[in-house]
Amino acid sequence: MIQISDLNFSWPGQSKPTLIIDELNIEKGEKLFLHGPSGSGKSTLLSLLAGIQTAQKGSISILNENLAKLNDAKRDKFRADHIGTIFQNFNLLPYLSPLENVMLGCNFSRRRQANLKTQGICARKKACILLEELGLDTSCQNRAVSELSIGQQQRVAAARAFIGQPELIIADEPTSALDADNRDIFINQLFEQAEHYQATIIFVSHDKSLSSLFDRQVSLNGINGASL
Ligand SMILES: Nc1ncnc2c1ncn2[C@@H]1O[C@H](COP(=O)(O)OP(=O)(O)OP(=O)(O)O)[C@@H](O)[C@H]1O
Repeated sequence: MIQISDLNFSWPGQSKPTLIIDELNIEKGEKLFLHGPSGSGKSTLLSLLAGIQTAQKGSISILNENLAKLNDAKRDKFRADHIGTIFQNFNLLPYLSPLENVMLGCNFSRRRQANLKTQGICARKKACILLEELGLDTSCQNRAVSELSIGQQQRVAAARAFIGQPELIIADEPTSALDADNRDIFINQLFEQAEHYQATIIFVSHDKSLSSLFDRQVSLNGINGASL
């Protein structure tokens, strides 16, 4: 599903590489836990996988597509079609309802819209179902996003990532604001969604106690350019 080889990435102006990865392969349906000290390059790796940044050297292939060979527009399309993202601050649009925020997940992807069509369901109905499955009470679905708790906003962000069945879900510290009980419930809900259609999950967290929940853990060491 994902092959990384000979990767070397430096942010502009930095004398040492931020990230060096000789080889990392991730299987379809795998749930990967990515950790490492602050500044070791976890978010940088996620932005490379999402095609937001491109490496100076080496390659990242997702679904047999070498991201470095795509131009910016094609990389944007690839991301919209195949990658759902959940960020620490969720990036929800405050002037849209939770339902509308979830539907946005497939607004920019004909492929994700077609996946819904194949299931015989419209985006609004699917957004409702996902929010319910992820534990957001129906009474909250049409309220202003700004009135939702952090945990509720997190469920909206997760539903937006999953709508239209993208093959890869990238989650950057999505549970850092939750207590232990809600954190475990949320991770189990993520896994249920992912297992439902064999999505691959890459999950970044500082909380190493979570690692045992995942199929595999990968650590970036963060010294003089994080390497594997
Ligand atoms: N946009 C940027 N421009 C320049 N340098 C950056 C940029 N983003 C990150 N860096 C640098 O890259 C290194 C890795 O940062 P990154 O955010 O990927 O680490 P991280 O492991 O996710 O950290 P944390 O756990 O604190 O979130 C840091 O030294 C950081 O200063």
